Amino acid sequence: MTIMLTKMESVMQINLNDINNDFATMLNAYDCPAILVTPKYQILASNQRYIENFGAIDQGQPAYCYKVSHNNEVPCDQAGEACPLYAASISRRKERVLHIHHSPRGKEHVDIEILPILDDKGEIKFFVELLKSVTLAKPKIGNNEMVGASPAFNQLVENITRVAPTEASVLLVGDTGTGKEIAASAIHLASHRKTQPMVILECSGLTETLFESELFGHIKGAFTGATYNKHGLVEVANGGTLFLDEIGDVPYELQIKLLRLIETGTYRSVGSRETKRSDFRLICATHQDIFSMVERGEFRRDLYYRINVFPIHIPSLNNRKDDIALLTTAILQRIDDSGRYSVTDSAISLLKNHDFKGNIRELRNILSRALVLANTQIIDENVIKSCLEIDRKIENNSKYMIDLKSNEQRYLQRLLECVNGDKDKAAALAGISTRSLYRKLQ
Ligand SMILES: Nc1ncnc2c1ncn2[C@@H]1O[C@H](COP(=O)(O)OP(=O)(O)OP(=O)(O)O)[C@@H](O)[C@H]1O
Repeated sequence: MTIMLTKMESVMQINLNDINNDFATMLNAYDCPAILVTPKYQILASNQRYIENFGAIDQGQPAYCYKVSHNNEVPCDQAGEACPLYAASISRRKERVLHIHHSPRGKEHVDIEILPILDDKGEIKFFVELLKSVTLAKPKIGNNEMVGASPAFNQLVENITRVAPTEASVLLVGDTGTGKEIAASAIHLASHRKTQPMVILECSGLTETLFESELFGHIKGAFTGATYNKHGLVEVANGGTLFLDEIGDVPYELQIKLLRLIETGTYRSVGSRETKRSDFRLICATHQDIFSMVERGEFRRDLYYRINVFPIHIPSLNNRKDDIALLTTAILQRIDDSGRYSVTDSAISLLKNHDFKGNIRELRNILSRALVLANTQIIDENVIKSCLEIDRKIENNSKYMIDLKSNEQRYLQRLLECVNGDKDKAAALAGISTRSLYRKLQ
């Protein structure tokens, strides 16, 4: 085979087609698009799946992977991008990377695996490149997928693509509004559990009873108000995915119950003695630094290691500002699918200079507001300025409110000190009822 392959390179222009047919047959053994590439980036053959997905490669002249897939004039590594072929030629092992490719469907994320083929002297003769289209994200406007094309977003998609088909528990860490829930859905939809439900439990603000009855269900009569048997979310998630949002907000004393569930896959409905079993894949999300919470004794270490099998950081919008134009168009289309509205370049520049504390959700709110404030179908710099101005006013007001509240607390504490803690007296002096004083002190 070695001789033939070496010979093929030198005689490629003469009888390329015949030899390529042999390789194409070999590549057809792969159940995904596959091509054979030389160390000089030339594509020698492609399989039927490749032709169906990306179109036939013109055999009339040499075709290079960087030109065919990226429309680049130079190899990716020379264009400042990660090149799996280059990486595999250095490591001499299988390499995997996520790339954005041109395809008949437009730009799309492609999960690329490249395997070097060595000759009997150990030199790399060829690479087999496997190309799997990633459907969970889009580098162009899509309907409900995650949208983005920035390096930080591509890294996120790569992590999701890797972990989704496994059973590993995932911990999504990111600030509010960065897209943790949409990432959890993407993992679920790219997993083999996608035909089963993904069940979401928002863990913030749940009391012990509510947390248990939501998660494990309850039987009739288990507590006051339990007038019927209720299935818990864990039961509904059987076969699918359980997504626990804001896991850092689960009170310490409840964490042990969660740990038991994760460790054994078993639980009991509130008020029931029957032990039930559920097979679910766990995804958790948080905006908090859970490791620091463990160090401070606020989060159980054993639970932390159970949920943190594969952590994924969700980048903030400020760290993926290159995506703002794409996200703006995609979100506008999702808010108003008539396609009437367009955004000017200067409006996009203004958005790019904004400090997005609320991330993509904040961008969405700004755009919803823009549709209300725009007098025409063009969203320009002035409309965006007015939208941002509303936020600034609210922010200033809320700062004032926070000051007022803490001033009130300070005033009431001083008053209580003056009357030696007598709440009735303090309330009378403040001109409020004793009940109101208690409420304000909570
Ligand atoms: N990559 C993305 N492409 C398009 N829309 C996105 C993307 N990421 C997030 N969004 C949109 O931004 C909004 C916030 O996303 P999501 O609710 O997933 O964030 P979150 O991190 O879970 O927020 P929170 O921490 O407040 O629960 C949603 O409307 C979501 O559809």
